[in-house]
Amino acid sequence: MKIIYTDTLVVGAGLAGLRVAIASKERGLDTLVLSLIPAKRSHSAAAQGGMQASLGNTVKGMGDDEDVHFQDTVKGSDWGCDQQVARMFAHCAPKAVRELANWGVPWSRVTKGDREVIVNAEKVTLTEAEQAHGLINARDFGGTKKWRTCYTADGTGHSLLYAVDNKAISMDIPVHERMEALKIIHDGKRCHGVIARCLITGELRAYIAKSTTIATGGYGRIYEVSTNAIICEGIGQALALETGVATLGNMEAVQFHPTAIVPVGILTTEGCRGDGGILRDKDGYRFMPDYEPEKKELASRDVVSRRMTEHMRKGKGADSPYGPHLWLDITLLGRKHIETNLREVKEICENFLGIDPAKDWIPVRPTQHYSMGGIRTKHTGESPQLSGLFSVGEAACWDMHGFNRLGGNSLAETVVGGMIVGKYVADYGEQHHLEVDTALIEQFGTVLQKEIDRLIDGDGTENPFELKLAMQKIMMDYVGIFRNGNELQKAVDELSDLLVRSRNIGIKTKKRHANPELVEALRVPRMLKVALTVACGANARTESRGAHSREDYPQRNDKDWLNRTLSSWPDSNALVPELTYEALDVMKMELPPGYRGYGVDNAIVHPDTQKRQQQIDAILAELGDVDRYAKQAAIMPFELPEALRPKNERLSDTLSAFGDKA
Ligand SMILES: Cc1cc2nc3c(=O)[nH]c(=O)nc-3n(C[C@H](O)[C@H](O)[C@H](O)COP(=O)(O)OP(=O)(O)OC[C@H]3O[C@@H](n4cnc5c(N)ncnc54)[C@H](O)[C@@H]3O)c2cc1C
Repeated sequence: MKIIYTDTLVVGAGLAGLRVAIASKERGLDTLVLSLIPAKRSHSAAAQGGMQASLGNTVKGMGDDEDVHFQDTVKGSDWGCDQQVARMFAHCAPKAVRELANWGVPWSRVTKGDREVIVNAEKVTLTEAEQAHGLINARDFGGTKKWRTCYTADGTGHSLLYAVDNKAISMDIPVHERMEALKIIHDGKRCHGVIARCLITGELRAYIAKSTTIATGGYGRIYEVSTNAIICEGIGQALALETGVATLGNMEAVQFHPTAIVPVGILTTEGCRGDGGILRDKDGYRFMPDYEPEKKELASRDVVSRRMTEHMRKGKGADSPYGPHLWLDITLLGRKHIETNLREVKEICENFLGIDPAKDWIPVRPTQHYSMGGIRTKHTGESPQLSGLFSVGEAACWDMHGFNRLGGNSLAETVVGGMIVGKYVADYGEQHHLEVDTALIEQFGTVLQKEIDRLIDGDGTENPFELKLAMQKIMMDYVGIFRNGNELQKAVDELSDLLVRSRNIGIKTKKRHANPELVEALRVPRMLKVALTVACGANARTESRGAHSREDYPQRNDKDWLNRTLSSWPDSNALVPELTYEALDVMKMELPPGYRGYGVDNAIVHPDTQKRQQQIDAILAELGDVDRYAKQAAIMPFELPEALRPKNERLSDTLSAFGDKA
């Protein structure tokens, strides 16, 4: 087996992985990236609506800053996130947007003067300030106080990925494409790299590195219908799980996006509603204001998805051969706006539905969309259990999203997280040496080789494609938007049965090189383990928080469940993961748990909440008249690499004319 040595290995060439690679290479470290596909085809390219950063350039963004972004993110997470990480993130997001502009992202810009927009289904005229002319624009998104989502029409992921990949190319960072990582090499304490299989030749290769960053994206495709690309199968999470040492965090936290088209599940961006689109039922009635009078269609995603499902359960869905759905109406935005700012949505409607969204309503239904859970890391992005193993982006549970991520906070996480974690990865590379026993490398290579031999030469009878479909259906039927104990237990039992069956997979195509059946046979047992972490985590969590909504436990229970689920798989023969919990410490929170602003306020209160609030009030009273940075630092200090600490500048901080318009 060929062995390739490098300082920094990054598995995944989406936005998060590439941004880490750039940070490492900037420090002079030898850096190498692996990817299933060419970097520019990574799933990040599919992101449409934009990324959040509190620039505060537009009239509707006036008064925005890191504090507001932080509070929106914590409330969005239903208090499930790591608040220090949310702070690191909110502080660096404006820096990342500006850096991307510097790397060539053609952000939509503010034009001074009047412009007509749709707010709450009515035409409104906004007047942009002279001083804002030419600065980066932002649109409205769900669950946010300010218009904060920076965008390039509805192709934001595409332009970001092209700019970041071009930057990586300009720095001579090699991407080994069509290489699938299938084992993490480790000695129980330290990670040494991966064994990967070439999808073209079938060759196994060992990549040995001082640090290894898993940036393989989400696990949406364990569900039957998902907005995710078909390569988002959770293999990165499975590799970490199979170490038996590293943990996954909050795997049950799975987001369903309100507006994917029916039946195929392709996304229409939240930007449609952010720009003024509304939801209608089978009678053409706009129902969201009845459920959420304040935020209406722009409530948090988990809330809108639940309200839509509730409304369809009342028989208000439009009938279709593919089951009931609701309508997304963007006709009120006008053709010019759609053809300028929602071009991808228009093409998706034309190509996949045969309709013109400037004239016709779009059939939509909530659909699996985002993985809040992932490889558990510290704030540095490193696994708490395996030194040298890092994770970033959707693959990770860095934990700025908790139990629900806000729209626009994920693209932002890839580039902001990549920027921050990349610096810690580079530190690690500078401070450590390669220390690996080649016998250990061979040992991991042999295990994988035997697995492949057994699939090709063995007499297994199970069909991997059938097992995968069965898994996806179980996840859709029993681990969806609304969950309950009976169905979750059924999911766990049935998934465990499938896991047993997956040990007897046999394949008909015996080729060792390019062979999709072999690829599937290697992935399906791993995907089943990931699916089991989701189902078991959801079954055990007897409360409702963010996207995890239990019909049998409808209250958020801070008293018993203000914690993070950790899943590991120490016994490779086990049929379920081991679950443990990591408490979130209320006494260290900047924003103690409170009312999120949706529905009835019925959370079961944590015993420390009041105490912490009193402590914060006392700190603030003692500080007296100091600026917001000093207040924040006194309540909850957070760490950041030196270069990222400087304050962000905003027009609204300096121009009183802007202040007047806030
Ligand atoms: C349709 C859609 C629209 C979205 N729109 C927005 C939006 O407007 N705003 C927003 O904030 N978020 C949005 N998101 C979410 C956001 O796009 C993703 O969360 C983000 O891009 C994930 O980036 P990533 O770098 O973590 O992973 P990805 O971009 O998924 O990259 C994963 C990489 O890992 C590689 N890989 C995977 N497995 C392996 C393996 N075993 N070995 C080697 N390589 C591997 C792949 O080849 C790929 O290069 C959207 C998501 C979808 C589905």
